Amino acid sequence: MSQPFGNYQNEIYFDGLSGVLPPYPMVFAELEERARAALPPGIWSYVAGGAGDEHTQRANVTAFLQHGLIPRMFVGAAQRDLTVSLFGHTYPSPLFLCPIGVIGLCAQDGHGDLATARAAARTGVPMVASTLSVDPLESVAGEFGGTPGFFQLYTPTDREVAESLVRRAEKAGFAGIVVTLDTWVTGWRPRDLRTSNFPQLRGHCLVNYLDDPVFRTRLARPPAEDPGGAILQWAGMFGNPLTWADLPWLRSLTSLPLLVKGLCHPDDVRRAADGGVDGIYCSNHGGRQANGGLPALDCLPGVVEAANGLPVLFDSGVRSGVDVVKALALGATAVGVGRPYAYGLALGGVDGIVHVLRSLLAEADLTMAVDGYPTIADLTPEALRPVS
Ligand SMILES: Cc1cc2nc3c(=O)[nH]c(=O)nc-3n(C[C@H](O)[C@H](O)[C@H](O)COP(=O)(O)O)c2cc1C
Ligand SMILES: CCCCCCC(=O)C(=O)O
Repeated sequence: MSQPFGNYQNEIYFDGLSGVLPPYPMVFAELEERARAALPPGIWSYVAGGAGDEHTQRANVTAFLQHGLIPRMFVGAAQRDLTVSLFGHTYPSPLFLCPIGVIGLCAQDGHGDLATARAAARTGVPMVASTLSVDPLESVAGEFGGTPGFFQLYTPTDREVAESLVRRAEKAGFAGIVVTLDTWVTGWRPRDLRTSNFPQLRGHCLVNYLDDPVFRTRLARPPAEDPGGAILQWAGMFGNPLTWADLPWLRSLTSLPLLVKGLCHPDDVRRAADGGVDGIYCSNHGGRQANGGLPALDCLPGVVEAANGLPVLFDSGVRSGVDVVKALALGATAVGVGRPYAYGLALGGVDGIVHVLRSLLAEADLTMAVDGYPTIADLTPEALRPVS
């Protein structure tokens, strides 16, 4: 049995919470509003924003409202089990922390990557660490404790640099490699064009390249002497429009579990599975890359069916514990939290992330208790009906 996550409500009632502002669970709108006040405007708008007029981003959230859970009685769901096994490791819950490229900058001390890894260690919720971090991947992995995380690869066009990043992630102890496929070029993001601070934000998150021994051989002068030249070199190799012809090479890069992020079409899932990936990550990047698409949740059942038993990670639009339960019922193996934890970090550092995660888990656990679905295996599509 997993930890009784629902007990978080007793801690809040009877012991109170210290170090977290405000010390009660927030619905997403309040969390976002408070983070807006806490973060520098350019960072807030970068995190909060998405592609085009952001209707896909909003639809990711409202898609969850189209499904209603049906409560079941006489189940006796006094004990719940939310544990999940992923690639040989048992995690206490089905949550994970999505890769967020500028998470470092959301912390008041500028070390949000380390803070996220520490929150992962405290909660048992694994972190998928972005290539685009402020803190080096080795330091991030050094904070995982007993909660092994995953390394998210933005694949540079220079294959030797890509290989070097993967080798370093293996050596650092990451549990798997997540290759993001939907962001080799930035989508049309009007908020970022308006603030025009995206290149500058990104420039703070290049440590994994600038420190990389192979990347450094590509530079005429070290980054400390010629930072502009190093960034230009990085920009020249960042966006790799991978094709199916690259999948065998990606697969050959590592014997760690390999996952591909951004898959929404069942045909792509089947082809990736045939190409030897170990897991599918269904996501539309939180609506940040292409506007006008289906909500990611609507793609999930088709992806799960096509994955044919491979683990399916899901993100995009998860804002509550109830959303977590619904994504599990639609077949997700694990459910990713994106913007909510960035806001928790902005408000309360490690404690803020822990508070957001524990609130989501308490709500998920208590929903499963009240509605009579004591285990994740009990959560099937039959637990849901369309809301009319
Ligand atoms: C500020 C920000 C930066 C992100 N950076 C990355 C990244 O570096 N790599 C990646 O694969 N996804 C990145 N994502 C996408 C997330 O991993 C995830 O797919 C998305 O946030 C889920 O949607 P949600 O935030 O609406 O829950 C980023 C998302 C945000 C909000
Ligand atoms: C050129 C693309 C950089 C993307 C940086 C991080 C990210 O994924 C995001 O959504 O923002």
